[in-house]
Amino acid sequence: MTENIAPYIALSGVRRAYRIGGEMISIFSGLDLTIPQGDFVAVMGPSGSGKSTLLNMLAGIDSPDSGTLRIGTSRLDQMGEAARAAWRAHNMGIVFQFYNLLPMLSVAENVELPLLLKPLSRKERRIRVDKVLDLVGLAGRAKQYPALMSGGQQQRIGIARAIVSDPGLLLCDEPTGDLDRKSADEVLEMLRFLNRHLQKTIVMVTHDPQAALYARRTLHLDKGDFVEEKRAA
Ligand SMILES: Nc1ncnc2c1ncn2[C@@H]1O[C@H](COP(=O)(O)OP(=O)(O)OP(=O)(O)O)[C@@H](O)[C@H]1O
Repeated sequence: MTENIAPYIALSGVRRAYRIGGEMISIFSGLDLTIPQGDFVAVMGPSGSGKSTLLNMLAGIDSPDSGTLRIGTSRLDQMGEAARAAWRAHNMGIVFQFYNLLPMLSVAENVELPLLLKPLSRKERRIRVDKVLDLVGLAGRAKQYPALMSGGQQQRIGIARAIVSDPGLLLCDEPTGDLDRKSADEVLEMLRFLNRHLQKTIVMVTHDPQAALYARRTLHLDKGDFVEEKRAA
């Protein structure tokens, strides 16, 4: 149960508009949303409904025009770009649809990247990388190169990189959009494990209703608001 836990993410009256072809198009005109710590939320909705915009605001890549956006004790809407980047590096991991791995780096080097921003010794970094590779079932693959691995394995490298700094929040942008059903289910099982056993709060944008079933609840975004909310059994 997560309902009784204080909200970890809170958006209130969030407005965001983009200038498209000389015209301001409103994506959100007063969006309210709360997500408790430890929740696993799937965000669905038609193309153009604002799913990526929402995820980018949560990631501190984009910023609301007005309204409040709080994650933990931090007011992201009041931070400048540099502060948001620093906040992001310490508090969240991002899993991308197309993995965003660097092909010239080994599996271990890809996973290690976020740790290079931290005051850790080589040995400490190595211990953390080995631990997360073990967690995602890729122990023994550390020295290989991602391009030679399957999509499912590459996404598990992406997940290992997202959690290597031990962030409380994971943002996943279509994490199974490029995978076959079996690999997708393995990746989703892993996200469920991270949520249930390592208490990661997860927000996952997906077009796949099967993927959404792994979440604790599904939010349907349409015309700038959440039109339906379902709790998984
Ligand atoms: N940086 C930007 N500049 C201008 N318009 C933008 C920008 N980002 C998004 N938009 C517009 O905002 C609307 C919402 O886009 P968004 O990418 O958030 O939708 P989405 O629900 O994620 O769509 P999809 O499922 O196709 O990825 C779209 O009309 C898009 O063209």
